[in-house]
Amino acid sequence: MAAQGEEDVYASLLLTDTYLPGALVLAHSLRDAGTTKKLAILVTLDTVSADVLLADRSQAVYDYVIPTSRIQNEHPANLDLMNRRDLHSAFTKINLWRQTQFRKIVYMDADIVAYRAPDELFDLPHAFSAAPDIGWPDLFNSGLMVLTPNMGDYYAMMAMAQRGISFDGADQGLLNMYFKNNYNRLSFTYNVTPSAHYQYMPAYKHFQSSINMVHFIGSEKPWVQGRNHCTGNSPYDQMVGRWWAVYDRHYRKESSGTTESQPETRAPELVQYFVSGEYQPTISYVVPVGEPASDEIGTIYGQQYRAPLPPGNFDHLHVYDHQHQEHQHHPQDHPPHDYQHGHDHQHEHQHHHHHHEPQHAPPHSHPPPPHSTEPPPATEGTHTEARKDQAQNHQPWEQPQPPPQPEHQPEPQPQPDLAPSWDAQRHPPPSDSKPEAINFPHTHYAMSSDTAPFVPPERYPTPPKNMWYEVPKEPPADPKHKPRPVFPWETHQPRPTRVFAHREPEPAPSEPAHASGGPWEQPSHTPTGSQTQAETATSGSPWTSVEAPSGGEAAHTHTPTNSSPRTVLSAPSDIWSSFPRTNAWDTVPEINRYVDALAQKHRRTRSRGGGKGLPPGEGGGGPGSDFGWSRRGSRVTDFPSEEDRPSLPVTPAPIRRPRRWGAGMGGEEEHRHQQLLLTAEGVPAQAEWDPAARLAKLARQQSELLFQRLGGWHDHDDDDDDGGGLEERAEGKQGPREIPSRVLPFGSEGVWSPTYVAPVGPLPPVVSPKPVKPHTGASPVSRILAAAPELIASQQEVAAPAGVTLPSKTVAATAPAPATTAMTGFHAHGILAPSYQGPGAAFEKGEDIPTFETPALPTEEDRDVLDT
Ligand SMILES: O=c1ccn([C@@H]2O[C@H](COP(=O)(O)OP(=O)(O)O[C@H]3O[C@H](CO)[C@@H](O)[C@H](O)[C@H]3O)[C@@H](O)[C@H]2O)c(=O)[nH]1
Ligand SMILES: [Mn+2]
Repeated sequence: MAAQGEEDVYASLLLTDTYLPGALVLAHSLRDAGTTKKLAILVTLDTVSADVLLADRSQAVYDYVIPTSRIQNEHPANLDLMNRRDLHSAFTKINLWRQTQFRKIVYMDADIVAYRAPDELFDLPHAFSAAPDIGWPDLFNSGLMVLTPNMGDYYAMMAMAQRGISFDGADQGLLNMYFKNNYNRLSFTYNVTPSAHYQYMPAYKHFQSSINMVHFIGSEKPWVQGRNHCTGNSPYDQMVGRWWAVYDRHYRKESSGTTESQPETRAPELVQYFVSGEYQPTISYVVPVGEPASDEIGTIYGQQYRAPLPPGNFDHLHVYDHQHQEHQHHPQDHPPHDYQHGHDHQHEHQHHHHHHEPQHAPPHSHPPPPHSTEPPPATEGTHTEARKDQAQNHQPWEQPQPPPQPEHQPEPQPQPDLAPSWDAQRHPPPSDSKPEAINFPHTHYAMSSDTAPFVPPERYPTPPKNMWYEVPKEPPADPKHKPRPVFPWETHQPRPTRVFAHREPEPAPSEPAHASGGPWEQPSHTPTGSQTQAETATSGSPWTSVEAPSGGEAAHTHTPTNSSPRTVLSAPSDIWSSFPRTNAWDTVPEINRYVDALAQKHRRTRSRGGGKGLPPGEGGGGPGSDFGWSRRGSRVTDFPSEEDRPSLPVTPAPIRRPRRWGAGMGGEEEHRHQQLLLTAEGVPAQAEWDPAARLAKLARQQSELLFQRLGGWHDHDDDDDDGGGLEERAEGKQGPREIPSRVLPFGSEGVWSPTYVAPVGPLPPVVSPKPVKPHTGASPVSRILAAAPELIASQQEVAAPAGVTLPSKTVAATAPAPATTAMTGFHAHGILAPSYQGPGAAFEKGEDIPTFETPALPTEEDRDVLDT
């Protein structure tokens, strides 16, 4: 091992030509800052061209140009993690530790510009120092390192490099893995790494003056972005400006007069070549005054030549391509501003090989193709007094010895600053072109400077008052004037098969309804055209009008339209006799036989289990005990046995089955329950059963349910309801019911249009367009009802408890609301709910009628109606 050197040196690294501007600006920035240390640069000879190596020779920017071997990462996958494949040879930094001829090295990336010369770093006692990385501050950034060369570290790190041990695939990952936390952490001010996207503005403002070095990490180096990229005043722009200040101090393309004073200096041209937007060949064709226009005179670097022009050194550039692909390339194949710097190596490989003799042509001198109509490349307008007539191939050097064509003939490159057209398919926009958005129409909106607080106007426009649907006062004279059918079922509606018995219509009121004491007393209905079979109910039909007078206010919710074929309108005095009495399956012999057999079996069962009492509430008090009817005859729809039907099927009585009567009850258990029920106390014997009375009770139940739905009693002890509660209530055994006067149900308050006039005539119900179940003959229900005239009277009593405003109140006198409602559904708010009319036998054994069994919660169908 060589003896440890004594010298301190700033060192940088040049792996490619493309970082030449950075390396030179760094050196100049240190020199300009007055460093007393020497400068060295490690250069990989296989990837840096000789021209670049010698580029700064005239100025001797670097004291030592140290050829070094390139250390390439053979496992560069991790480089993709930071999208920096171009750093495949960053391991070359390890060679710094081999430079044992130096005592200390302050290494700096070529993309660093020094604000001042940090010579004090050489005085650090630590073997290794670095500043935090901005992306992961626990790490150090390897762009600035104060290191002590030694072969031990070198070999150790080489071993890692050969195995590709680096979490980022490059040197920073390797060095951080090697040194871990064993480094002296320098102040961030020695390696300020700005981000174009994020600035810690307060810190920047605070520490701005103490910045020592700025490091332009990432792909976008200042010389890649170009001079005009960052001209703002952000911290990043300011830092980039510092880089450009150094660059301009040494390499800016001055006006032609200035460069003419330094004709021997070729370095600026070469440096400019690698700086975006800086390279503009100065060669132009001038025709001195008095000379014939055909005489071609070339001017380069301020000197005039008769053609052929001398070559420029930049014709020899070797630009290393990390994939080792070599392309014959002239620098001018791309205009300077188009030059892609080393960061885009994957896409753009500029490997220049000069296969032609330098004297053939200047770099810019590829003649345009014959078809070209572009003017010749001419720059420096003051020099361009005449243009070469290129269509005639007057270039002198073309005649004796045509310049060799490159392997890929470049397309004519329009000079962006001269050519009026720009081929956007092939070239980037001219660097000095104006943004197109400048032509956009623009509107200027000024922020209001009015400081007066907002004062609302005295009044806003009155909303229109006629936004009501006016119910037609008169039905269309011609029934054919019915609305055009909208829904399919309107055109395919079956004929109504079920109507209520006729009732003597009262004379239609000649006065508006409210003139005779309230529209709820004499609701006027307007039948619409489809009611061809409609009977009119002129008063008291609960399904046509709901009134709930409260404080003298009438609340109505009329739904006056009806496009359904259902006609459930009349409220005759003998309503029961008009019902269809049978169900479709009543005449099916198979069913009847089955039911007969079932009934026989049940009778036997009951006779066996009879006599054993069970107190109510212990199974005997279930809903079934109220309806301990046995099946009569063979009709399925006869009143079912208790195990079949704990509640009467035709009514939505609020009687719930005990929970233990779940559908999943097994046959054995069911049988046991049946026995218990049959022997329960209070269950009338079959002989004692009075169907009419039972039906009356059923009606009361229905009435109460309706009442509850309108906000009446809330029975919270459903489970304990032994079925007698209704009767008790009706008879006042639980004391007088305090019915609080309450607000009207939602939707029923004051919804009258100001222009409302109670319609004349019957108000048709709203019914859902379901298929109507056909009925034939008379059902047992109707027969029973017919034999029970007192039903209606009792119905009146329970339908409207004292003080309770119920829709049924006004109708009780004539209409047996519960039974009707049971068939037509609730109409709690004056709107008829659709009755159950769907196909299928809802009363079959095992089936539930959930709509009616759990009145605590309205079904969706109910809610539809209630919310209407
Ligand atoms: O094509 C290239 C690429 C890199 N270099 C040299 O290698 C250095 C590192 O590359 P650079 O582009 O500066 O990397 P950064 O964008 O700064 O990326 C970070 O990650 C790199 C890989 O770990 C580290 O080398 C850097 O110090 C660190 O700042 C450059 O400064 C040059 O000195 C070249 O000469 N030519
Ligand atoms: Mn860097």
